[in-house]
Amino acid sequence: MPPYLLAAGALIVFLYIIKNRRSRKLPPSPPSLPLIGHLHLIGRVAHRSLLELQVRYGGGGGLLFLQLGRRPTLVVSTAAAAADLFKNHDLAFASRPRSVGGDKLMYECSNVSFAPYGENWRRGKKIAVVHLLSPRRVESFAPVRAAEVAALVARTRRTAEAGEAVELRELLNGYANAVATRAATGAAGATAEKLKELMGNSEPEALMAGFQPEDVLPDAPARFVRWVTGLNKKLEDLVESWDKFLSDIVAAHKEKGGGDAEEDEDFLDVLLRLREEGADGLELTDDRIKATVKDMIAAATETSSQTLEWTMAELIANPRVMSKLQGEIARVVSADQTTIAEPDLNKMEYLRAVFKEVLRLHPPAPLLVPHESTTPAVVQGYEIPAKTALFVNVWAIGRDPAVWDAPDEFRPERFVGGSPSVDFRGTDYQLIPFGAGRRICPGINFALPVLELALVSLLHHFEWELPAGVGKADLDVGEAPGMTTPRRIPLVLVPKCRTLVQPALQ
Ligand code: HEM
Repeated sequence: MPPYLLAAGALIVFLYIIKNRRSRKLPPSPPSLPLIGHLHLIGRVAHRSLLELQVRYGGGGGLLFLQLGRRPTLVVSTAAAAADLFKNHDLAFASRPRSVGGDKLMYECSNVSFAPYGENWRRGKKIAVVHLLSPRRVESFAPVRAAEVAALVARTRRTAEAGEAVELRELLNGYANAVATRAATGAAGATAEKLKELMGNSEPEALMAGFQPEDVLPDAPARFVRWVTGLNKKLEDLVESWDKFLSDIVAAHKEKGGGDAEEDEDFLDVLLRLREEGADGLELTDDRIKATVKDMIAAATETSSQTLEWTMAELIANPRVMSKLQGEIARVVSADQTTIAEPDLNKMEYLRAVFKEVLRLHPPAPLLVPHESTTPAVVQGYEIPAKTALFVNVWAIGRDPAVWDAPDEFRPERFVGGSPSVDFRGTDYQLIPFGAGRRICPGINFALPVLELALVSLLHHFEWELPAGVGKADLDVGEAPGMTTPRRIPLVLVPKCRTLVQPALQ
């Protein structure tokens, strides 16, 4: 084709795109640059940058429209805008943007978290809700939680007796990971250690978080950049190690065969049994089973351990809240009691309020997991095109001054009393650390006893202090960048034994 025809064709396409963009009514947007759009405006901690942009450029409707490289993106930053979105447009935005990392690390996105909206996601999610994370199944893992919390207390006691300080992140991550791993695969000992090593590898975060070559470049040059920078190789290596690990566990489960009583099954047993039974129309291939198991472990570990780390930091920074919570625990658990009975957790109203307040201020997924629209939608009168990514800034929503009194203060009392009190299960849009609507987290019932049992045990058995020379002012450190938001600097505290007895290790 002659070059002048090519040039004319390109010009027509360009003018068409410009015309379409101009004629469409989009939400407010900051000035942008060619090619990268607004990418340069996003700092290392994305949810903070997005709130700053909202304050500076967004209108009163809590919406902002950004062009992040090639990706049109809608950002929702207020409780009112989130309520409108989840009540009226949930279906339109129920998909996920595809990513190279998600495709490779999660077997073509055949896990629940990254699956595009459609029949496979619907059936996979149903399996998660009905078979893996139902209240009855969660209850069946009580012995796993009891054993792992006993190990957590034993580890802490050794540190306390040696008069040493402990890095909470490592301790809590080990605990959360052990519970998730045992529930998902039954693995303990060496297998669990290997899994911890794979999880501890920070590469998946680095390879999937932040902006990727595909965000700016068309597919072919993006692949070239991945190849030249070694990103591809790192990703392939990681995929291979994970796959070998998961394949070995699946093989071991197949060899063992089914036949466990249902209450003794781990997730992998359940998935293999459902395959035998012809589960709900979803073809449970080995890859899908591996993706599901990996999804559950990944979704359960960082979220829970980060929440616990932030909780301990807030309690140390707020001694009034710490002593009130210790008082509540002392009223329910007698001083010589070695283990905490899970039903007793339901008697601790303030405990639940503390976790709500921590998740309001420090949601582990501050922008949820990105959604994507599958159809055009008119939101607050703005015309949002199909294939627009959606970030719901739950970190900003938790601090929205229109709905929260003194939003930056750590005050669990705001959740005590009140009828009905604000909950985090996806219907009170000012508090949605687990998301809302179709994509809401199915793991809330799994997460709560894991969090509550650990915190109550750590406060029942130990007093906690800052190491010598560290002041409360040093606790305010902000978040590290990434898809989840651990503290930028790990929390280090000194435990002192309050009880002499050691809970039985199982
Ligand atoms: C403190 C603990 C947790 C928090 C704060 C949390 C938060 C979230 C959030 C924000 C999402 C995304 C919602 C959205 O995109 O709209 C999500 C999705 C998900 N979570 Fe959790 N989560 C936690 C624990 C767990 C646990 C323990 C499990 C499983 C054992 C789990 C499994 C999942 C799955 C499978 C999804 C994907 C749902 C979908 O795409 O439909 N999560 N979680």
